[in-house]
Amino acid sequence: MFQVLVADSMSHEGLQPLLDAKNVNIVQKKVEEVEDDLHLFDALLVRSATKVTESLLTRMTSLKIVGRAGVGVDNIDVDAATKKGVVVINAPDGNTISTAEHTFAMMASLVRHIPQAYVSVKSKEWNRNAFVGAELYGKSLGIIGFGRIGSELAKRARAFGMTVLVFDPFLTRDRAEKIGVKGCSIEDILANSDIITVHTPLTKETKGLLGKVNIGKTKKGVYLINCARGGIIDEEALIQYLENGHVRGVALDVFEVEPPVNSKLLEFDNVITTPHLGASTKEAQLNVATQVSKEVLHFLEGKPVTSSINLPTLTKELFEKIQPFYQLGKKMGNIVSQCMREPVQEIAIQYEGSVAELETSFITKSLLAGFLSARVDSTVNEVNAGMVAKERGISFSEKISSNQSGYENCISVHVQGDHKSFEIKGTHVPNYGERIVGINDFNIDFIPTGYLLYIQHQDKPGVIGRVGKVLGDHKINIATTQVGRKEKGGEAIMMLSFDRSLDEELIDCLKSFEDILSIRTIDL
Ligand SMILES: NC(=O)C1=CN([C@@H]2O[C@H](COP(=O)(O)OP(=O)(O)OC[C@H]3O[C@@H](n4cnc5c(N)ncnc54)[C@H](O)[C@@H]3O)[C@@H](O)[C@H]2O)C=CC1
Ligand SMILES: O=C(O)C(=O)COP(=O)(O)O
Repeated sequence: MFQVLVADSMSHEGLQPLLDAKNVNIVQKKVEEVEDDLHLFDALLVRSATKVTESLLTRMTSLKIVGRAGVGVDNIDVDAATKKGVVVINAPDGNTISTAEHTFAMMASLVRHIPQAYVSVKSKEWNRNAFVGAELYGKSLGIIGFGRIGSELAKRARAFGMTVLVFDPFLTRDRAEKIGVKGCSIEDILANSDIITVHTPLTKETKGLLGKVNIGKTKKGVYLINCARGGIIDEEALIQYLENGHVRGVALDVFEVEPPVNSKLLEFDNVITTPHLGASTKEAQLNVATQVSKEVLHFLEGKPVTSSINLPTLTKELFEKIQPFYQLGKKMGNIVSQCMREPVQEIAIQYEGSVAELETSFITKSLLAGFLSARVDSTVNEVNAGMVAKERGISFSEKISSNQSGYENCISVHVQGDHKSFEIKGTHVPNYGERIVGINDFNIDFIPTGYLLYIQHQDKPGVIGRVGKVLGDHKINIATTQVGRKEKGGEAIMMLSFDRSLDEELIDCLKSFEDILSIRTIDL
């Protein structure tokens, strides 16, 4: 039974996929309320209120996935999650329209003083002269960050007859023209916009993007809007420009600290605010909760997720194609690690044939996870395998190569250690399964499963027989045997499989045979 903690308020209807699942138990409580049981949860669902810190992740020892029912993941320590092998997913497009509409509502409210006029009428005043506003028609709107929300906002602004200037480092001129906006530099936006709104994520680069210097470059009397994340507009700088009258008005849905109880910004009459309501509509909440519930359930049941922040994402169709190679890769990594018990500097992976047309980075991560899991005690999976490898000084590379092996598909791995190297080749035959078809230039053909014994020996009469006799004397049943050699009388290899593991004493006995060069046990 999977245990899922829903730590922030979420649409009940949206959680239905998880509530209906027979193998899932949902607990809807704040983190503080389940402090003693944190180690039990497999999945954690949050919005922006719960801070998923490294410390929380460390206390949640069974955690496999964090689902963010929304877009921004700045409340989640994604690096720490990645290090611990915890998948982070979000619901990227479920609240786009709601947030664009909210931003538009804030913009209209700002230039027409609607919140201030509302408060005035409620206190029995009728002061029409105090709230003379401005039209949006004909004004320039500068949008910084032209992703999902920024572009939906642009469509609405154009319908209101506004000129839209946009800045986004990833926006091509073509795309801007198609949408009917003008892609320009941030300097142009600052100098030419009547209203500026930010729609970027909060990152190291965007923190303080509109700060002392950049706000100083805006038109006197500019309106500023932040319905993205507190901190993209630097609050201290903003206060200075409000005090000196450079900024005419501000609309804020988000703050550096939420709730902003001690913020001086709340004292300005020309600062209008909402309590982080951008995504707070029935529609958006149903969308995002349904999206993450489905994704979390898929993940817990071993199916692919499509909106992961720290994992290569795949559609169901692609996942089905990649799955056999993904499993083969993991086993190959594991075999290499068990055969080559010495420090490794480099892992080079080569893909040939039909497998090379798939998302190979996913297979590479799986192979690395298989390799590392046999060597490190902490959780290693495809989420953190690349990071763990780098931390341990192991470099890895992948290459697509033209078909040299003759197989319809082939994965080859070359591992370089301090003193030795090791090579393995694997293929997947439809309706037949996984096969290891090469080890260190020896052609071989075995199924990578169960308990295996890899023996390097001299190709001399009687060696195989002697090994068989010792195993028989110890009542060990050999399930399969494969042998490979390059030339008569030279070095050869044997791969035997068993139904149970072999004990050390027996291995030592086999090692003592004259023509046996080395022996490795492999458990898969
Ligand atoms: N107030 C609220 O309730 C909500 C707030 N948000 C916030 O809005 C942000 C944007 O959401 P979406 O549009 O869905 O994300 P998105 O990922 O579709 O768009 C973000 C855009 O920002 C651009 N960008 C990144 N760095 C930039 C920089 N330095 N300068 C200019 N552009 C930059 C990216 O290229 C991207 O196109 C989210 O990250 C989240 O923080 C999202 C939903 C609700
Ligand atoms: O999706 C986002 O990034 C949001 O900011 C929405 O936050 P919320 O889920 O309403 O706490």
